[in-house]
Formats: sequence, structure tokens, C-alpha cells
Amino acid sequence: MALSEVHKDRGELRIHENLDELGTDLADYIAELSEASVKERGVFAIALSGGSLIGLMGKLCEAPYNKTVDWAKWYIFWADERGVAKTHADSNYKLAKDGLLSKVPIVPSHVHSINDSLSAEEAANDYEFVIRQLVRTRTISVSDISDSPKFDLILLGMGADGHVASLFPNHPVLDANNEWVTFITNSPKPPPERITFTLPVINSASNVAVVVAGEDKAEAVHLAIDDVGPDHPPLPARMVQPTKGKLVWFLDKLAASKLDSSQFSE
Ligand SMILES: O=C(O)[C@H](O)[C@@H](O)[C@H](O)[C@H](O)COP(=O)(O)O
Repeated sequence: MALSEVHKDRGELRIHENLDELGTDLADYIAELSEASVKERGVFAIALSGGSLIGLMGKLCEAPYNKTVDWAKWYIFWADERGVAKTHADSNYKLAKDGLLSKVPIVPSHVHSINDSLSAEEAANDYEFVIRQLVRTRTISVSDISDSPKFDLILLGMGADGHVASLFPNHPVLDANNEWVTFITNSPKPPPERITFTLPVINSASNVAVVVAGEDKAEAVHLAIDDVGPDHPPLPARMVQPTKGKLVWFLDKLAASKLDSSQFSE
């Protein structure tokens, strides 16, 4: 049985007994947001990350979701990508293609992957340009308080160091405020070159979900969610604070094991 709680300023926490339960809840959540967005806007603009997230989304390829989700209305983006060819084992595009996109009827022209034939800097500029065109036509909605794109859903994983997308702790990329998409060439997690959404774009989304499993992430989950005071410089995951959108954490009980448990009720 999942524990669910709305933390006073860190969004909704959904804590699951095991990965199977987490995967079912995540698939339900994505399917519901897709339905609501298609009803409201006629499309669903979703941004993916890499890592274990894609495997945890696996139930979307199975019944009932493979038949009930309106896949033709999905537009796919990446919150971050690694500086490798799309055929490389490290590519976030390849991970999503093999694990999800090739298994459901997504329209190929709706898949907006990051150009792998450019330098990291050029690819970031090119991706921002692509997103600008799609904001103009409202395939991607626009924030009503800035000119930022407003994705219907941005899905993030989190590293044991508290990074999300390719926004790493103490890295100047955390201060990138003028761009929608930027790049780094010195990622502490290989490969070194990466393209990433900036925090303003993540925080302008209608919905942001952070999906985290495993005991090695428990300390970072605690630092990202609990009131830990000013002695701890905020982790990138703590800087995920949608201005008007909704934040949901999908955790397994191991990742949640260091949270101040007093805040939960069944
Ligand atoms: O390309 C990447 O590396 C990711 O987008 C990154 O932000 C990932 O989501 C986290 O590192 C968590 O990855 P794991 O879930 O595999 O630990």
C-alpha cells in the first residue's frame, strides 16, 4: 500500500513498497495527465530524462495503457541528453526509443530528439530553436508569467548526488537563467558533454515528477525534501520548485528511508 502525503512546500510524496507498485502508479499518473492535457489542449508535450526512469515507465507499453493512451497526441522531448551518437549505449534517446517509444504508436515526427551531429553548444542552441517554434504554434504551451515553455509533464530521475537532468551540484549550469536549453562539457557523471533544460524551464512546467528508487539515493532524497536548514547548500533536486505547476515525487521505500517519517500518513 502506497503512502501519499503532500509536503508543505516540496510537493506530493508517493512512497511505494516496491518497484512494481511504483511502476503501476507512475503509468497511471502519466496516462491521467496525458488524458487531461489532450482534452484541454489537443496534445501532450512530455519531456523525458535518462537513467532508470525509462525502465520504471515500462508498464505504459502494456495493457491497458498501450491501448487506452492517445499516443498520436504525444510530443516527446528530452530534459537532458548525453553528448554521444543516438546509436550509442549512453544515449538517452536510444534508451527511450528501445524501452518505450518503439513499443507504442508514437508518431515519428512528434519525437523531438537532440541533434547528435552538432557540438554540445550548437545542439543546445538548435534544441532551443526547435522548442521556440513549437511554443509559437502552441504544441508546447507557454508560461503565463514568463516567456518560458510550459511542458505538460517533465519527468526527472535523480542521482545519488542530488542531480536532476544534467544539472549537477555546485555547477555554474544551475545559474543558467537566460537560456531554455544549455550545455556542459565537464559532467561529473560520464559522458562529460551534456545538453540540458535549465531550471527556469523545469520550474515552468505544468507538472514535474521526480522518480527515485534505491537506498543509495536516500540521503539525497532527505536533503532534497526535508527541512534540513541552511547548513546544507540546496541540491539541484531541491531547486525543482515549479512556480505554478505541480511537483510529485515517486519513491520506493528504500529511497524514502531517510525522510523525516513524521510527515506521513497512510
Ligand atoms: O542522462 C542522465 O544521466 C539523466 O537524465 C540523469 O539526470 C538521470 O536521470 C539521473 O542520473 C538518475 O539516473 P539513475 O536513475 O539511473 O540513477
